[in-house]
This record gives sequence, C-alpha cells and structure tokens, in this order.
Amino acid sequence: MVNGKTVVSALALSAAAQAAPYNPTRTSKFSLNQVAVKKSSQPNGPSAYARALQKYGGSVPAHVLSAATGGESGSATNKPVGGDVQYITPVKIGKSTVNLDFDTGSADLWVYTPDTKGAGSGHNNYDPSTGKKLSGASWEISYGDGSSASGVVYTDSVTVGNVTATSQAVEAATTVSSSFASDTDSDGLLGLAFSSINTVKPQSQKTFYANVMDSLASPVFAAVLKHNAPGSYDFGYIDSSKYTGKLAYTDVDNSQGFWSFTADSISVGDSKVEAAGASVSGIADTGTTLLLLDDSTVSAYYKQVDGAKNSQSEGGWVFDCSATLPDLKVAIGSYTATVPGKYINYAKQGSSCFGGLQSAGDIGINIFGDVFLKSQYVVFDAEKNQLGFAAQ
Ligand SMILES: Cc1noc(C)c1CN(C)Cc1cc2n(n1)CCN(c1cc(N)ncn1)C2
Repeated sequence: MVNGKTVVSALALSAAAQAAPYNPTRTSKFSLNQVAVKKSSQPNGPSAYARALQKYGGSVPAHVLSAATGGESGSATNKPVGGDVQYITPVKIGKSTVNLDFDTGSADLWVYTPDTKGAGSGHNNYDPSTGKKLSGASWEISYGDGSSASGVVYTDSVTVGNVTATSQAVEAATTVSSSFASDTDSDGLLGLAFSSINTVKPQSQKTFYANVMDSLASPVFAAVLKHNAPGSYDFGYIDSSKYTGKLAYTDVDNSQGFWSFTADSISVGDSKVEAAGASVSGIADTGTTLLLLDDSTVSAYYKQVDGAKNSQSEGGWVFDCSATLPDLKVAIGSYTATVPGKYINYAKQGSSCFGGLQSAGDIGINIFGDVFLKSQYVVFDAEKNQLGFAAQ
C-alpha cells in the first residue's frame, strides 16, 4: 500500500520463482451481468444478438458487447508468481508487451526501459520510442516493504485485454530499489487506486482505469485472483460465471486514495475475534501479498491454532505445517466473505509454516491483500464509489 506521504509496511515473502514466458492476453467470452444491453426503438443488431445470447445463458463475446453498448470491455489473464507473492498481467504499451503487477493499492503505472539503472537483465523493457515525453514531469514512489522506484514520464497507448487508453501516462523508471531489480517476475506496476495518490509532479496523472472508465460498457473493473492458478482482471463488465451467489456491495471511502471499506465483524469459526462490536476498516489491495489486520484480531485467530507463535526470528506468526487452520470470516453487511484456512497456511518457512494473516503493526490501517482477495470476485466501481464482493 502506498500513500504519497508515508510508506506503509506490507509483509510479503519474496520467494519469487522465475516466471515462464507469458502468453499474450486473450479476450474471454463471458456471460453478462449488470451491463444493461440497451433496448431501443431503433433496430440494433448487436443488442438483439447480445440479448439472445444472454437470454439462454450464453456468453457474450467482448466485441459483441462493445457493439451493443458502444462501450469497451475485455479481460486480461493474470498469473500468480513466486507462490502467490504477486500476480502478473500482460500489458501492451506502444509496441512493447510487459508483464505488470496490477496494484489497487497504488496509482502509478511504471515500467523498465533500457535506461533503467541497476535493473540488470531479466525484465521486458518498454521502448519509449512510440511514446511522447511529458516534458518536465518526474515521479518517485515507495512501497510498504521499503521498495522504491523513480523516473520520467511518457504518454503512450496502453492496452489491457482489448481495452485501450490512447494517451496513458507511462512512468519510465530511471532507478529502482534492489528488491525490484532482482524481481524478474514483474516488469513494473499498473496502479489501480485512485488517481489522487499518483506521484507524478508537477501534474499528477490519471490511472489506466480512470482514463478508460467513461469508455467502458460499464464503468467497473473486477479482480479475480486465484490460489496458484491463473485468474483475470475484467474491465467494463461483470462476469457472473466467475462467482457464486449474488454480489454484495459496500461503500468505499476514497479520501486517502485507496479502495477502503468497512467490515462489520471478523470471526474465526463461530466466534467473533475483533473487539466486540468494533467494525474493521481496511483497503482492498491487490499489490499486497498477505492479509494484515490489527494485533488483537490476529492474536485471537492464532490462539485457535495449536503451537502457533509470533516469532521474532521468523518475522511473524508461524505454526506447524500440519496444523489445521480455521477459516476466517469477514462480515460485510449481510454478506460473509470466507477466507479458507488453507489460504492462511501461506508458505513453508524452515521447519514451520508462515501465516498468510499477519499483524498490520503500526501501519494504522488493515490491508485486505491477496490472501483475502483470492477467495473473492471483487468489483471495483469508482462511479458509484463501491466495492462488490462474491465468493469465487
Ligand atoms: C509484489 C511483491 N510483494 O512482496 C514482494 C517481496 C514482492 C516482489 N518484490 C520482490 C518486489 C516488490 C515489492 C513490492 N512490489 N514488488 C509491488 C509493489 N509493492 C507494494 C504494493 C502495495 N500495494 N503494497 C505494498 N507493497 C511492493
């Protein structure tokens, strides 16, 4: 998680495995929900076609949806790397294709170029020859784990799935910290937080989502992160084939630039673990690997795990790898999001296993990172300022 002023810590394990070369995006066929296919008095073939497909539960190809609504939509496949440490998605920028970490906790789209110092080899570079230099502009960002990057800015065409921002600010790194330089799984980040925390100076720039929102069939995107399996980022539509039950919507507080929401309670098994009756606010953050909650909630959770201990030497809560971990239930209005206990057995670490639920420490806010998000289909809606959750 990042905000313009301070850096917040996000525990993450970087056991980054080498990412296999990554095949390009395919737009996916999908069944439609929530995207009104306009009925009109004038004949509209694509609308009639989309409605017919929908009527019988068929999937509506993105190009048909586009023609029917006049709006863009598309889906890009993401892939977990390093043991669910991060999720990378192919993005076309100008004539380059790079694999980016989509991050709903920050608002800068930054990439490597051949001029990036210390980046070494192993990254796909953006070739800025297709871009237009944003004269006098610079950026500098630091993240929760102390990693950082900085550089200059171009504008260029950026395509995710088959959705294109024609003049997107592309932040070219001249310097990156060592943890990025050695992370050959990721060629940079694509920020999906609110543009208010974009770090470009003297004039902050809009995120990819902010730039395409008005051209989308529906002004939303959805994050589908999975445990150890490919998922997707869907732009401009909601794909009801990717979740069960109904989407539960909740208000977003974007005053700090984040997708911040409030959970009414958190329970382990049948007992509530947060201070009785206290609600729990936090941010939906695809760029943070783990689920970070307040100390008391985390302690109460691991109290239910035999032998769990908060180890200084191991860097957090660890337990015997054979332990059975209880599910964690997050009540959001009348909906309960359930994080399976097995997701909280995050990774083997020495003779123990390291918890996917850890203390948020002195961050001051809770971070619903990938360990939480990979149990949910999450709709991000900046027009209605709301988040939608449903079980994957
Ligand atoms: C990804 C990742 N996550 O943990 C590690 C380690 C990695 C890979 N690592 C070697 C390099 C790295 C570090 C970060 N990233 N990539 C992505 C952005 N980071 C965030 C985003 C955000 N919303 N909140 C906090 N940090 C920190």
